[in-house]
Amino acid sequence: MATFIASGGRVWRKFVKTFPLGSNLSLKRSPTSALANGRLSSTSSENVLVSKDEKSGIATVRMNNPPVNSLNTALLLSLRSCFEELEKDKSCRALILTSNKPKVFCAGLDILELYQKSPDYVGQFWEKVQDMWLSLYGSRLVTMAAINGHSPAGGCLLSLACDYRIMAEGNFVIGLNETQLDLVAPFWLRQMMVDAIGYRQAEMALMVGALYPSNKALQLGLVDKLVPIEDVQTVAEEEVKNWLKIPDQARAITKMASRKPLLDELRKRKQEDIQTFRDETTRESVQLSIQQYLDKLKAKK
Ligand SMILES: CCCCC/C=C\CCCC/C=C/C(=O)SCCNC(=O)CCNC(=O)[C@H](O)C(C)(C)COP(=O)(O)OP(=O)(O)OC[C@H]1O[C@@H](n2cnc3c(N)ncnc32)[C@H](O)[C@@H]1OP(=O)(O)O
Repeated sequence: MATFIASGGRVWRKFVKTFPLGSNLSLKRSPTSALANGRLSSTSSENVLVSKDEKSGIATVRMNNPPVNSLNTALLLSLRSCFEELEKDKSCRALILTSNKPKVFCAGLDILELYQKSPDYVGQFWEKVQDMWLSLYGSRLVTMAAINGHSPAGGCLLSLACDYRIMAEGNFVIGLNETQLDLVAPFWLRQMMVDAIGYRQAEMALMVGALYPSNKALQLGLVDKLVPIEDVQTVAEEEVKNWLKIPDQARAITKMASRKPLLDELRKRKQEDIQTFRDETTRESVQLSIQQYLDKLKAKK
């Protein structure tokens, strides 16, 4: 269903569309955004909320998968569908990725998707991670991560796939802590880390599974800007507008020129990467580590 809503001088396109596994993509107003002046509607089952300002062509994509936006199958499918829809939309020029629940941007992969599942299940799950990443990292749009909270592991993966990262100041962490769960970040994720912070720092960070507080992440270049949490969205919108002063075509071609080798490498090695993930995550010792990690998370309370 697609309707157009005119409000406050801006035209809002609103549609609710059902994606596989019952996840929804809807274009709607964000409550805190300066771009937001459309009508708000919401249902609790929607795991991705999207608002798009037709005039500027800036879309805000809010992950809405309580309690911590962990990347389960449904959220991965919704994110991919959403990125692909926006990619096809000729009037869309930029995408801001953020969390609908401040304080946690994304807790990474849903660990339960990796625990006590069959090799086929985890293989299919991993392919969804790969496909979501291919659509975000390979996007022609300006992509901005508005990291309004913790961003470990898969949250860091999402952030790294964007063109620019703005993070909330304060006691929030970001990084690739895979080794702490006895997991090994795949080559394309490791490469993004190297590209962001350089070989030596990435090598150390990956080996010890480091999670950095936001000020250290800024120092390392893992994020590009720190702002108070309440300003993350507004600053992201301002930053996007600066980026949009550059002609889209030249910017997008330049981006593709630098990202194509890694995109092509994963496309070429997709099945091998899936096989490795299947073998690694279903290994008994890894399952035990995941179980212990889950227990640790629960015991935190
Ligand atoms: C070449 C070899 C290739 C092999 C490939 C192998 C692996 C590839 C790795 C791929 C890359 C990505 C990996 C991942 O993303 S693994 C996930 C890692 N994530 C984390 O370590 C984060 C864990 N969570 C936290 O640290 C915290 O929850 C927080 C995000 C800091 C938020 O803290 P807080 O607001 O205090 O919330 P709670 O801790 O109380 O959590 C609320 C409930 O949510 C559950 N939870 C949290 N995170 C996850 C998760 N990632 N998956 C599933 N569930 C999660 C938590 O247990 C609480 O549940 P409860 O209410 O039922 O107790």
